[in-house]
Amino acid sequence: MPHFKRYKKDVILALVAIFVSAFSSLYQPKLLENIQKAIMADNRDSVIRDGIWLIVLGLIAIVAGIFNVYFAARVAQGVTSDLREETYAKIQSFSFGNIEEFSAGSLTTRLINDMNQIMNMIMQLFMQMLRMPILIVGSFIFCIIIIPRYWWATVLMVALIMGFGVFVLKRMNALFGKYQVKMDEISNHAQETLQGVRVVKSFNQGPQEVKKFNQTSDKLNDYNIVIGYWFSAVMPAFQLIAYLVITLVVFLIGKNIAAHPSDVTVVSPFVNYILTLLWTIMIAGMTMMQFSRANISLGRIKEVLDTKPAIKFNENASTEKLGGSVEFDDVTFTYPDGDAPTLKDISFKVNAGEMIGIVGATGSGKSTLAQLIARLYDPDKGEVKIGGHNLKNVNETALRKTVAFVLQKAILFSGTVASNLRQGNNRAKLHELQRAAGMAQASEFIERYNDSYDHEVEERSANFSGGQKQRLSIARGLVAKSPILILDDSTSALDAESEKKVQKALEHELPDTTTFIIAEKIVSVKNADKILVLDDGKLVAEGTHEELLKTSPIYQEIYNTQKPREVRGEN
Ligand SMILES: Nc1ncnc2c1ncn2[C@@H]1O[C@H](COP(=O)(O)OP(=O)(O)OP(=O)(O)O)[C@@H](O)[C@H]1O
Repeated sequence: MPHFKRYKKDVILALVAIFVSAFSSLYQPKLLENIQKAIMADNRDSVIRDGIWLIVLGLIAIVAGIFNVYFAARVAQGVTSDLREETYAKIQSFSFGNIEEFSAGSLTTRLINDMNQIMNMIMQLFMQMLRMPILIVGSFIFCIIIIPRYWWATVLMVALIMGFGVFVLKRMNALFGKYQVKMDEISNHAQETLQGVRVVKSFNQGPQEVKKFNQTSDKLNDYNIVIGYWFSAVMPAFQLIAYLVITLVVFLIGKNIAAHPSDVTVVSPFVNYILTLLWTIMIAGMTMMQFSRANISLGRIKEVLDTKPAIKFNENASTEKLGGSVEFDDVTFTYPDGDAPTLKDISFKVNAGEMIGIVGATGSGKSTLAQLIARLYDPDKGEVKIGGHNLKNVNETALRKTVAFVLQKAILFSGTVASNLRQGNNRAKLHELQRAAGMAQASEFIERYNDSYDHEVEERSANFSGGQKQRLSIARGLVAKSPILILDDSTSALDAESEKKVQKALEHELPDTTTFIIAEKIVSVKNADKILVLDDGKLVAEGTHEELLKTSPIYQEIYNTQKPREVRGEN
């Protein structure tokens, strides 16, 4: 209801148009009866007068119908567009955990398919649904007024049609629910395999994926066919009931015509009203089916809108940047769908401006720890503090200004190189982009393009290599000029020479930035002020490279498994 408020004027006009068109349609057969009676009574004036009224009413019904569609469409499009935007904004407020729970595919289906269902429902609501009660009740009353003796025939028809209709609707409802779940599955599958099309192709998984897709698609088809069966049965069954009733009434009128000769004038309007009743009930039934389908969609949208973001920021806190120090105080964290904690009792302190390396075996929790600094998740226990503030009490804008996160997987968006770099800071000037790109070793390839920073980034950044994407992604992090910079294995696709240059630039040009470097290779963190060593979610050692070589067996093990020449930075 609140969504309709903005469109109050259109709603009222659509309703007025509905009433006008419904009442004018409804009164036409009654006028026809009057005309027939006037013909039998040889009353020429009445025939002409009612004939003109019949034409006028017909025209009014048409014009009102056109206005009705126009205003109904305005309401339906407007409300759906607002709802879609609200839902998208809500999804943007979700934490990682929230999105993982729904799945990206399901959220996409909700934003597109479910929204379409809702739009159709609103359209039908203002075109059909409100017209139905008027036409059903009106033609029912006229059927009885015209020939009261056979009132039971009308009641019988309505009872049979309604009974059958409810029976079918109940079965369809269950099917629509299952249909929607399969639709989510198909959308998830298509999204995943198309995004990962290179993997699918290189491992020759195409036929396998086609088979999986076909299975889901066939199931969807099965549901559609059953829904189609019901649809195909409903129409003829309803028509059969109506024509049997008409035949019965005409038969009874014919049988008693000698006693009631004027009954001959009611046959045509009676058939008219019965057919209006039949069609209206049928359309109402179909609209109800669409409604029950849309109702499921509405439920799925409501589920998104009612979901509370798992992470809530303090809107009243200052939006100014926080300091650069970072502290973990006895932090334990479990992923929403995880059984055991991924990080266990982690405590450490980092001063502003320090360079921190994080090393550990794969799966030891390095990225998870970094995600907690950016508050992509909240710990189960303990506190994460930045600039002395517990992250649970800070403002989101302040935190985003403070922490720049270069993710392990470099993701760019369609647009230009400049628009991607400016995601770090919307107001960054060209020279700032150039400086960041220089540090990230990205300028050389950007400047080779004729349109340099205006070079287009295609969808899913297909026109950039892995290494180029990583460099752009690092540059985007640097454009933000945040007090804290996290590089999560962000130089893995860079050659040794470029990686060294990036590190030198970070060391010399960002002396006041607290930099976290997560790396597989020890050479990448050798010069850090402090290195944190993770093992199976625990912080097992911390210190400089030299200290750790002396004190930490795990660090020594990692060191020894990597080629000594490479570790020492000799090429
Ligand atoms: N979104 C998630 N949901 C559930 N479990 C997760 C999720 N992300 C990571 N994990 C699990 O948490 C553990 C730590 O993962 P994390 O990515 O932090 O490791 P990592 O040390 O960064 O590894 P790598 O060096 O391979 O990137 C792994 O066992 C992983 O399976």
